[in-house]
Amino acid sequence: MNVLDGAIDTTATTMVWAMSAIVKNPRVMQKLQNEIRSCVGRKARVDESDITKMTYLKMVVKESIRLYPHVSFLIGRECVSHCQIGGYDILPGTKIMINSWGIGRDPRTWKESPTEFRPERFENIQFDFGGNHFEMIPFGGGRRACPGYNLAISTIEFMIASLLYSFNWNTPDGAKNEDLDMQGAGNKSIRRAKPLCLVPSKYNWQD
Ligand code: HEM
Repeated sequence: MNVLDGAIDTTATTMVWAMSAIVKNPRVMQKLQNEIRSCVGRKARVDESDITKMTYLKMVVKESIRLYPHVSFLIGRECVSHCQIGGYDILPGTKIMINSWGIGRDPRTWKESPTEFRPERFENIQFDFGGNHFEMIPFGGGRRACPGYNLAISTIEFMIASLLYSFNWNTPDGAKNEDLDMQGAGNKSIRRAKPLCLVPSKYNWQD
């Protein structure tokens, strides 16, 4: 039950944030759709094997999770032996909360416009979600890191590729995509404050 709980809501919410970020940034959406449609070619659906060729898609997913990690505070830790972090003495028994949201937006690490959605920043950064790159740790790290991160990332990449291959997406009622509200709600886990409502229009791959 815990695995189901930890797997479904996290993946769905991360997916909603990723679609929000993509639609709000038409330049990114266009570039991503060009990549997806050229990798998939002329057929009705995306195959899993197409995803390996989509380098920009992987950057978009990383950038979206950097800015909008669903789990903003990791599972709390208790310090077992005296250590120093950033000049602070941490005594045994101290409860530690790790702010994954803040780490992903830290201007000391993410020097170029840290709060902007710019997937291209990952062109020059070696990064995977395994918990060994502490510049961002949306799946945690160490022994209690998320064991489902590979499944989560493959699911999200596949869903985004499929949604953007088959449809073009816009905000409803003629509103500008750029004006999409990105307000979050929650503290330990963050979801959209307002539900995401988008209008799909079918892309005809046979044209
Ligand atoms: C985007 C989707 C997901 C996100 C953002 C996410 C995030 C996390 C985070 C932050 C933790 C705590 C890590 C730590 O404190 O160091 C965690 C733990 C966990 N996750 Fe995920 N997760 C996702 C998907 C999944 C999936 C798909 C599964 C299973 C199929 C899963 C199973 C678990 C389990 C069992 C734990 C507890 C591990 C432990 O306490 O030893 N998660 N996840």
